[in-house]
Amino acid sequence: MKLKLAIQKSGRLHDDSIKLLKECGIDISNGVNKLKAEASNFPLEVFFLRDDDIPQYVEDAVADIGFVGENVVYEKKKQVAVVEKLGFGKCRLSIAVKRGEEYESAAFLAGKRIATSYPVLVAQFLQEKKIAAEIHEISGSVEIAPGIGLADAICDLVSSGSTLFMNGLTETEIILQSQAVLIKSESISPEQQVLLDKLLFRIQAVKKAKNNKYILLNAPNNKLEEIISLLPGMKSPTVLPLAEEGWSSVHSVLNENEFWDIIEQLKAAGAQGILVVPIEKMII
Ligand SMILES: Nc1ncnc2c1ncn2[C@@H]1O[C@H](COP(=O)(O)OP(=O)(O)OP(=O)(O)O)[C@@H](O)[C@H]1O
Ligand SMILES: O=P(O)(O)OC[C@H]1O[C@H](OP(=O)(O)OP(=O)(O)O)[C@H](O)[C@@H]1O
Ligand SMILES: [Mg+2]
Repeated sequence: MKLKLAIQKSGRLHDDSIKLLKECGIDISNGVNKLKAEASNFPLEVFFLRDDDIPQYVEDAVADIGFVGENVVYEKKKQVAVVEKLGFGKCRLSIAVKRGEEYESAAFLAGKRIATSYPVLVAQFLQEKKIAAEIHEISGSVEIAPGIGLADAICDLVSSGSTLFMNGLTETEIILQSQAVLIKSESISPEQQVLLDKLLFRIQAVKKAKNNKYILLNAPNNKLEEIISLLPGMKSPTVLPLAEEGWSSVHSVLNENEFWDIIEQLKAAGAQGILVVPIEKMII
């Protein structure tokens, strides 16, 4: 019994998908042009597909699970369950118009022509805003459309914004925030669910570790109480005596979001020799 996973064959999500499996301790041997690979140390079979096709394969249970962008999942509207955000492939689906256009609200789009590869999501957005506009579907190079007179606005994926900039466009409205997610088939068997739970346990440990750092510091004993009060830790910080009398070594785990604030407070409270170390896996 194996779990069948669909990932992108090549493109924006391919490398990060393979990397995540590796970080989960799963090795797949992939010949350059192979469309299928088996993990050597986990009951997993990997199919390499076009990302647009992944929701369909999972709906049909040809693949049990898939790694794919939320943008594709919600555009394709297939019967699949979104199980876990994967933390990579982060981008947004946005409306953009020519730089210099007066876009004050979505009402700008009324009666206009919008070029996009996401007709379903754009239609949904227009319906919510009660705006009538024409959707012109194209499969790629969407950003060129206003410049060649094909459309008045576009709706496409943006991350750094450099593609928009280079094409003289400006982002005016975000219609969806997206990242890669794990989707699963609705007809997954109980035995396969056991395997999926094992994989999810590993993915969550990898994700948590990425959001946290291990921190070690030296503290004078008379400041210990204050320093400890600043540190969350998984339970409470570890405190060990240093060889030098009157000093201790304090170990803890800090979340990325609060990291710099706490480091500043620790320094102000008298902490010295602060070391910050990445965590590989984190199991709570
Ligand atoms: N600029 C970006 N930054 C981050 N993530 C992105 C970016 N562009 C796209 N993505 C995410 O990566 C996914 C795959 O993008 P890519 O451009 O490789 O797709 P594609 O050209 O449709 O590939 P395929 O050949 O598999 O159909 C997108 O659906 C989206 O979720
Ligand atoms: O805001 P940016 O960082 O410029 O990224 C946005 C661009 O990235 C994606 O295309 P990609 O480069 O993956 O090429 P593709 O259109 O051939 O898939 C997307 O379709 C945008 O065109
Ligand atoms: Mg595609």
